[in-house]
Amino acid sequence: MESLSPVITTSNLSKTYEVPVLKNINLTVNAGEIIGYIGPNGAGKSTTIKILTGIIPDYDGEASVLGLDIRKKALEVKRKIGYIPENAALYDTLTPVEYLHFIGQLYKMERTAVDKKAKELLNVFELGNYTDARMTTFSKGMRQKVLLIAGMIHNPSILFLDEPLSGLDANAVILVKEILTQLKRGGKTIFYSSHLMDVVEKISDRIMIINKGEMIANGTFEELNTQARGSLENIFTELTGNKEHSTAAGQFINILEN
Ligand SMILES: Nc1ncnc2c1ncn2[C@@H]1O[C@H](COP(=O)(O)OP(=O)(O)OP(=O)(O)O)[C@@H](O)[C@H]1O
Repeated sequence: MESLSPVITTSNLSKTYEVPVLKNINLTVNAGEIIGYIGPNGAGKSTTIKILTGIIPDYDGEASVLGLDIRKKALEVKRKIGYIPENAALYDTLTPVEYLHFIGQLYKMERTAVDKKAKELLNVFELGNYTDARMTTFSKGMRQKVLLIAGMIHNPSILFLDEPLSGLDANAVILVKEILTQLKRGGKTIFYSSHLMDVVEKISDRIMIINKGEMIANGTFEELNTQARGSLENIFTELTGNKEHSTAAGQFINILEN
């Protein structure tokens, strides 16, 4: 049976750069849930994830992960979670195995265990023939696969994924979707931000929509689908106010042609 103990909580979480970019976000994520965290470009998704993973230390309000106040225990939080960013800088003069050794050291993992796991995980992602190649030669998708492995190699109980499917081909997307679903079955908590609505719709237990720094919806797909809008894509465009796509496309082409 799934327990309903909260593992991520925020209370009036806010962040201001020149202007407020997160405004009083109150969220609770229970152990074993997959949360789809979606919103338009610039809505504040990455900022939320960077606060919850201890990367952005200065914020207003409260946030805790696994019962730890992130403001006070960022290092402890970082040790216990996995974070898969979009397009992170890899040390690409290294080979993927060397890079994963470096990550393993940060998590104080045992060297032979990292070596075995790294090679086996690379193999699953069809990078078995590239374990000793420098990553400077890697495509965007190949790099993203290494980042996915790096974020999970220490088998964390909570995973934060920020647009993790960036650059992956259709087979790899299906594989990652399946991995996330099976991780959830094994009791992991997953906080997942993406623009790929079909994947979010399929894998999420609960969907949170954020717009201009504010949480505008929080519920299961069925709960959000109140007016039978049919798909998460329709719900998203309805709630975030970008309904005139064909008009905008027409304007774009007009400008090009005139
Ligand atoms: N370091 C920073 N300095 C100033 N403004 C920032 C900084 N980081 C983010 N912002 C601003 O905060 C807002 C939210 O950015 P954030 O990256 O969280 O959005 P997002 O929802 O992840 O967007 P996207 O879907 O485009 O990745 C944006 O207006 C962005 O310009």
